[in-house]
Amino acid sequence: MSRINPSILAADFVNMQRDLERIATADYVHVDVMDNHFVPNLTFGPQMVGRIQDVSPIPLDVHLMIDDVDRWAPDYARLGAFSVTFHAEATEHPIELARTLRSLGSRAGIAVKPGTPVEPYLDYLAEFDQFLVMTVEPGFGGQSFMSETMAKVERVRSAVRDAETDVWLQVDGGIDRSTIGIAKAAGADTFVAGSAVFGAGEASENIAALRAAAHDHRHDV
Ligand SMILES: O=C(CO)[C@H](O)[C@H](O)COP(=O)(O)O
Ligand SMILES: [Fe+2]
Repeated sequence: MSRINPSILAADFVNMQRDLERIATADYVHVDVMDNHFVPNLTFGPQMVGRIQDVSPIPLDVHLMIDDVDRWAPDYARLGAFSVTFHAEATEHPIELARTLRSLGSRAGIAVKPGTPVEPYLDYLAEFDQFLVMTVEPGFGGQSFMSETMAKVERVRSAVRDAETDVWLQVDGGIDRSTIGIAKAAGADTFVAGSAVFGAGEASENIAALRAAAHDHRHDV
């Protein structure tokens, strides 16, 4: 099973509804919220994400790259996001926050930057619905895939298998037709792609090509 989640960080922000319709064949729309504090870039907040929720043909996979996540993350669950992922580096209470998000009807995701170890969270996997291993430093689209993060993907995959729990393993950053197979082989099942979907060519064809590249991989299950 491979999920393809286009990142609207690479969409045209003044033609957002049009670009959301262009990715209707994808699984979830990945919505990057940045506050210019947690990362050195700024996108949008709950008002814009609420409108995206209103018009999107597919459910929202919100990726919060913000401080004060205990304060803000519940608002994204309340507006109806399918999934809300916060960074482990942004909270001292990840389990409590995940429980709050679930109680509000959203899936709860935890994300780690490339330099953040995954081990502290592996004993609590059942508290989360998604584990996001960043494959670039968060903040900007169009960066190169960091293959050294694959060791962490393998570690999370193995812990998910041992725990016999159904946690989706997401990768985000530099995913394209060549790197998707590497991430899949390491154990990822949910793939965020911005430039590779909204860059050259038709978005729907790019989504189909990413699906094919993930399934072509010889370690596919
Ligand atoms: O979280 C992100 C950046 O922090 C984006 O989701 C990610 O970078 C997608 O863009 P691309 O596929 O172009 O790398
Ligand atoms: Fe993201």
